[in-house]
Amino acid sequence: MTIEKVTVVGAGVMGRGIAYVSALAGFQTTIVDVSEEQLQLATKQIGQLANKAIQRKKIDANEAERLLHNVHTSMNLETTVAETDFLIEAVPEKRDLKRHVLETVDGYAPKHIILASNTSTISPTELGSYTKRPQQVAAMHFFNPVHRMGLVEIVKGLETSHETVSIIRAVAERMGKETVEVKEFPGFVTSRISAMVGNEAFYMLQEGIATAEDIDKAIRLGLNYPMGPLELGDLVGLDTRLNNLKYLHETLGEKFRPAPLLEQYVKAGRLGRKTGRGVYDYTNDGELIKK
Ligand SMILES: NC(=O)c1ccc[n+]([C@@H]2O[C@H](COP(=O)([O-])OP(=O)(O)OC[C@H]3O[C@@H](n4cnc5c(N)ncnc54)[C@H](O)[C@@H]3O)[C@@H](O)[C@H]2O)c1
Repeated sequence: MTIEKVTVVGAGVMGRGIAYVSALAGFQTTIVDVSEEQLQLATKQIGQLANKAIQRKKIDANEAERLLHNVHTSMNLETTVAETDFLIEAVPEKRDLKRHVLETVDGYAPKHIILASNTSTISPTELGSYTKRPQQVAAMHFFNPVHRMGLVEIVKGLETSHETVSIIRAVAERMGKETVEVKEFPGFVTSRISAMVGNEAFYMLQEGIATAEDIDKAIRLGLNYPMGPLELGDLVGLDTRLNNLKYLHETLGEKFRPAPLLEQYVKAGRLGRKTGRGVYDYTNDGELIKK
């Protein structure tokens, strides 16, 4: 099957990164969101990523122009999906919301469409059950920031066909990503580990064991992680991190109970880089300044 038209549903942290790598790979890429503002921000950020890629000599001006030409936006999921070969769902990690999106897509999409979800934790079998074509549904889990991270985790649901997995692998490879295939289990491989480490760091912060800076420094330099767990949480989005933990707590038990301090930050609207403040403050031109 030839994939030409890709739709990314959700223009947030992940959706815009996925749309960037998709357009760069030469797919006609439409981003759909319910918020006009998010679509505008996504278009702006994709332009900035393209400019940075030119400066770093990763692409030339012609490639950047082609890339930007391949990006489209829409607020109408029904009409967009009717013309789509491959859909990547990247709306917030809430079951009801994903269900609503997948049911809508199922009602309007052509027969051959592949439905990939960027879910970090939710069962692709369950996501497939929201449609009448579960054999064409799987998780396609990208990492943040999408343009820099080299992996896509592919998770098959009970009914997902081999053909669907091969198509997802081929699309991921065309986007320049390596893939791993993971058995369905809450949190797959990466989200389970990342949520556990991030949550533990929040408990440490809450217990006053060290400052946020020192927790991050210890993990970076002592354990050789490229980023500390608290700065990573701010990059991922603390609301996203909390949603993942709530799901893992529900499915895998007590060891994933979200740290109360994390819940408090989310209640306060301190969601990380995307709101200008999380564990750290980014309001000063994106620079990391003290908590
Ligand atoms: N943030 C990360 O680091 C990360 C990493 C891997 C996977 N994920 C997963 O990716 C998904 C998206 O996460 P995110 O961090 O990009 O979220 P986000 O909150 O940054 O963005 C979500 C976007 O979806 C839009 N949206 C909400 N309802 C919608 C609807 N009905 N139709 C269309 N758009 C809608 C919102 O307006 C928003 O722009 C989640 O499932 C998350 O678990 C996130």
